[in-house]
Amino acid sequence: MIPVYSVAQIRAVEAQEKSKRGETSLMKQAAAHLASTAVAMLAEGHSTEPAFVVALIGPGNNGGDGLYALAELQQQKISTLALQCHEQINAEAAAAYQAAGGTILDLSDGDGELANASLVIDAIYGLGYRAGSDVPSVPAGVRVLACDVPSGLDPETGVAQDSVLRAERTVTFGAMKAGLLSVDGPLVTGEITVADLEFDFSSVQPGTQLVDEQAARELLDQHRSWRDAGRHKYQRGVLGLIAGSDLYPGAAQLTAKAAVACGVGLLRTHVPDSIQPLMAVSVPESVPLDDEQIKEALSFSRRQIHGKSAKIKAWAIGPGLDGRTPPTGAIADVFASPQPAVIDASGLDVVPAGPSEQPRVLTPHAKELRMLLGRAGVKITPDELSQDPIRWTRWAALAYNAVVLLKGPTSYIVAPNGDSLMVSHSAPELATAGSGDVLTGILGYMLSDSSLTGTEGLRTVPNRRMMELTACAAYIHGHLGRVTAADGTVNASRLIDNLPKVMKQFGF
Ligand SMILES: NC(=O)C1=CN([C@@H]2O[C@H](COP(=O)(O)OP(=O)(O)OC[C@H]3O[C@@H](n4cnc5c(N)ncnc54)[C@H](O)[C@@H]3O)[C@@H](O)[C@H]2O)[C@@H](O)CC1
Ligand SMILES: Nc1ncnc2c1ncn2[C@@H]1O[C@H](COP(=O)(O)OP(=O)(O)O)[C@@H](O)[C@H]1O
Repeated sequence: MIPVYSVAQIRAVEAQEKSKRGETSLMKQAAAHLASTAVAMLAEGHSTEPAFVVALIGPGNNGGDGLYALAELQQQKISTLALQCHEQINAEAAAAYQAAGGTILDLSDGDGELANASLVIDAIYGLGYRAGSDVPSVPAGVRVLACDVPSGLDPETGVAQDSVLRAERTVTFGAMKAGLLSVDGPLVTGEITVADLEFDFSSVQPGTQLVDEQAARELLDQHRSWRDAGRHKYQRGVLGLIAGSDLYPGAAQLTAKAAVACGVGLLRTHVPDSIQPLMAVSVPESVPLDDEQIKEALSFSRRQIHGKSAKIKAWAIGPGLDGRTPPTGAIADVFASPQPAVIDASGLDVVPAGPSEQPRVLTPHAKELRMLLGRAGVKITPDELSQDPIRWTRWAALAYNAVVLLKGPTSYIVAPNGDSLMVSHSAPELATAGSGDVLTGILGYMLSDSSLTGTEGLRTVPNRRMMELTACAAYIHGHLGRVTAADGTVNASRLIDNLPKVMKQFGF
């Protein structure tokens, strides 16, 4: 997992490091990482033309990094040019670049050269950016490598101004900054590399942790137990799905299909009688579940929870439920059960707040999170939520005593004790109707798989494990979005078609 820090935390550690190692030596170290990424990008370009790297240089240390990086490229016989975007630039770095044979021009004199560049290094603003004057633009199609932070992106909030310089890659120094991962960050940074400057963060608690592919794989490996891997379908995992309505028959089918595509042992579906025939045809693997059977399964599970044969291992509640209809007695009983559950969509209208025996994941998008908070007596505006999403997700996690996954371009996953994880840079194409239902199917499947939850013989799933499995499901969902977008437009059914292949890639 990659720790994520605030600008203030990074500034504090940077100040200590500067006093120990000197500002110029840090800048040169940062520049070496920047230059080696530039060289790697040029090598990927397969151009037959000689390489030509142009850097846009700002007034602070970000510009200094850019100049030292150009000096390194000059030494490697790569032709370069620095374009000065402000009256002042770092004098020592400028002298070092010129000593290496480099040329510095005012932006207004040299901007015509941007179109000839094989690569542009954006070294205008980094950590010191504040929203304000426009950022110079780069001709369409020219590749951009951002130094530390794309210029025009707030490194703390992730809010970008319209003229932000969108990058193909960002090399960020010392630590991952929150703003690279939030709000507009994922749309403008491209691929991020954290360059290790050997900073000592030992006395600083990260705000949150980013789950990337390696972390998702490690978490899954850590939680997987060969002992509980199912030998028959009941052991493999039985998921109870409570979903669907005359108004929204599709959501129940999408969630059911996603769980089946993941390889669930058995899917039991509680849907209105009117859509049961549809379900039988579209998801023939599913077995109907009525109110009586839910009650029977719950009482059986309570008696057997320490044994090997709880009838339903986990629940997925909410996709396509008619929010106008009050919950039936059976659903209320499920909420009172000790089996893990994922609760989405209209299930969020009825999930009880306060302490509960059931380990739960709530999966709201922003509007649903505000509704959940409102039900708990906390009224916030959309702006307040977007300014500090983790804070408000924490409120909900505490109020509902549940893991809360706030869905969006960046997903935040928070446990009731306030611990948090995040998943970023998934795929904007996931913003399509029904993709949330697919996520509910994936997570429902994972919670029903006792080789992951460890519920065979255990009474409950700890919140930490619920949070980590939820982050893995969100990561896999994002990856599924990327895989699906790679060869066509994205819709929920195409996501489901690709699920078996993607789940296999993650060891299922
Ligand atoms: N944080 C670290 O540990 C390290 C930081 N280094 C570099 O230092 C950078 C931070 O340096 P600085 O603090 O000098 O900050 P920046 O280089 O980001 O820029 C600050 C300057 O830009 C001006 N400015 C900011 N936004 C503006 C706007 N919208 N319009 C006009 N002017 C604007 C400010 O007035 C100030 O003069 C980092 O981003 C990174 O590139 C590296 O050299 C080494 C390690
Ligand atoms: N811009 C985006 N980039 C990446 N993922 C997104 C983006 N917008 C939405 N998502 C993801 O798509 C899914 C949408 O879920 P949801 O809002 O419940 O939609 P629906 O109810 O239509 O299925 C969530 O997993 C969310 O994280």
